[in-house]
Amino acid sequence: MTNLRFFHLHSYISSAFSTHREGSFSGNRELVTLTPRRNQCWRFSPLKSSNGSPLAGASWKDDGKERPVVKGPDMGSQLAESTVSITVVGASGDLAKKKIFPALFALFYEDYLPKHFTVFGYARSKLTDEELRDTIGQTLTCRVNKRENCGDKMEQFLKRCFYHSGQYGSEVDFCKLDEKLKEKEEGKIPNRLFYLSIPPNIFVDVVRGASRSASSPNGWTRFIVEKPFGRDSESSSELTRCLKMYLAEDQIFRIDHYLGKELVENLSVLRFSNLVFEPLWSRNYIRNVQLIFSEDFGTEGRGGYFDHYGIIRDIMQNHLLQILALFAMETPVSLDAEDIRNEKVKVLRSMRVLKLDDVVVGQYKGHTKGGKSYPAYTDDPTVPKGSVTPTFAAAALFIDNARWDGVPFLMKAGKALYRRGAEIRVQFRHVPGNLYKGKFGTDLDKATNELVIRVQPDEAIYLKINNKIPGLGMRLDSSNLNLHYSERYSREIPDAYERLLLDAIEGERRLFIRSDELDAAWAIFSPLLRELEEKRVAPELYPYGSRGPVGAHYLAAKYNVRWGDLTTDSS
Ligand SMILES: NC(=O)C1=CN([C@@H]2O[C@H](COP(=O)(O)OP(=O)(O)OC[C@H]3O[C@@H](n4cnc5c(N)ncnc54)[C@H](OP(=O)(O)O)[C@@H]3O)[C@@H](O)[C@H]2O)C=CC1
Ligand SMILES: O=C1O[C@H](COP(=O)(O)O)[C@@H](O)[C@H](O)[C@H]1O
Repeated sequence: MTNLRFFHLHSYISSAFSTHREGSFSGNRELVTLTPRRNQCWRFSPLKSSNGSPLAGASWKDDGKERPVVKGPDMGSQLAESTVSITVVGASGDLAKKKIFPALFALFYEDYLPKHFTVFGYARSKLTDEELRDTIGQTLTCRVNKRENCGDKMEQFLKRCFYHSGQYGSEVDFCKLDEKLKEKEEGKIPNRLFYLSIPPNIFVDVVRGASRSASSPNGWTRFIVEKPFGRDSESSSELTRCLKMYLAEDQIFRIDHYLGKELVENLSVLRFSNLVFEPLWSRNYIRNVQLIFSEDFGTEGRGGYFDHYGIIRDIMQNHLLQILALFAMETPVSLDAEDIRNEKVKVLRSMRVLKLDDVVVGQYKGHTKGGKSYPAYTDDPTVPKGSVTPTFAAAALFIDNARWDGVPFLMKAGKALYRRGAEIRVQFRHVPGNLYKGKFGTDLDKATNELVIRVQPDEAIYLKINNKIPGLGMRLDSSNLNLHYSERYSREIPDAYERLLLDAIEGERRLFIRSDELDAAWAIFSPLLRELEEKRVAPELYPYGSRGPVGAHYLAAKYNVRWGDLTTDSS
């Protein structure tokens, strides 16, 4: 049954009732619950998959090629061109300005957006279309800002950007948005993407309002949801439950922008398309794996948000854990989103629940260097005095499965450290019966191979090997086989948000997080987070701009590990 047939059926039903989207599908049969009309613009919108097909139906992808001809009694015959309306909810906010609008513009600049598209900003702030355009124009921090014709393209892009001021919990306001969207969609098949760039306490209000009052009647409707997805297992399940009152799982695109980073995407390519890595990818050859995130700035401006979450929820439970899952998963059946996510969830479910003994927490304190003063975390006026929220954490995690049994996966994440970076370090075992043992001195760890995947900045993949120093003698050193992206590739690396926005528009879910992955991720961290809070565990203080708390070294040493980022390697 086509969507259009549902649509006409609806015209009849909706004359007496409004529909509430708690429907479910059984084969092609649709169940719809009817509730009295509360709002004029409510309308029948069957629970559809995010590509606009009924859930049990076949998937139709807007690939920009063939368009079906749609016929209907009140539409006449027309070429069913589609259009995409992208509504950035929270358009006045930091993320929207810093990342989302620049990413949309970069996609437009590179001709990746569909021929017909409109961008809407939605927030409570009273702005005109022109004011939104000015803001977008001024915050153009995207990678194309120095390229040819950037000004012209920007002008074309801005003409397609509009603003609608509304309350987040108001269905009437979303109804008005719907009217504006329709006007811009000009009768084409409307596909609608809502990006929730707002604080999490209003996610559900917005989803309720937008799904009921501004869903596409006959195209797809998708919602990108930003983290945090709850604070622990319970709140995350509750959020999922509430979202699923209004949306089908495949309409929800839970974003973890680290999955959109070039080198994170490349992890699977590296593993599964090169013979040399996969055979080594297990406890037999790998001694430990390190996932390291550091920033050289504090929570400046985001202290209020951050204090409620802390670094474990902000970085470890999502970004680093997602990388770990991709790193450690078995070969998926295919590159299909569900096959990949099935393998990731198996890894997460095989992981040991994290214990306090395997964690070190820290918080940065004020520091003066070269005559410049750097604030302590608690100097931020939005941070409660005496806060024990960690701005640094190190943890040892384990995957209790056949491939990874006993291999420590060490994570380390911190703000206000000495440098900004994110990397994966794989330390291999010692060479058994090494003929050259005598040449390495007593520290065999220094002579083991290490594979480094530098996610950012200055993307690179390099492998530390032992090599003979040229000459007549026999002296060895540790040198790098190096793939340095800026030297190898002339192409710029797209921002993670570009890739993820494009995927959401195309209905590609591979890089978004499924609800069972999320549940499994929280199950690893929730007991620890509760214990840290209940016991008010005092973080170890470290100076702003330092290498973090000494406790992180003791934790690593407990598992015979040395953090790889603290040794000097030149690549
Ligand atoms: N900023 C970043 O770098 C990152 C942010 N995120 C996540 O993205 C989302 C958006 O982040 P960000 O842009 O920093 O958020 P902001 O705090 O800037 O909020 C976005 C907009 O939401 C509205 N808003 C803010 N607070 C409230 C409130 N208490 N009640 C109702 N509306 C409110 C404001 O718009 P108005 O008043 O006009 O309605 C604001 O402009 C959050 O979920 C955040 O966790 C994720 C990764 C990085
Ligand atoms: O999700 C978040 O990520 C940023 C770091 O992202 P990056 O792409 O710049 O590495 C972090 O600053 C922020 O606290 C966190 O919420």
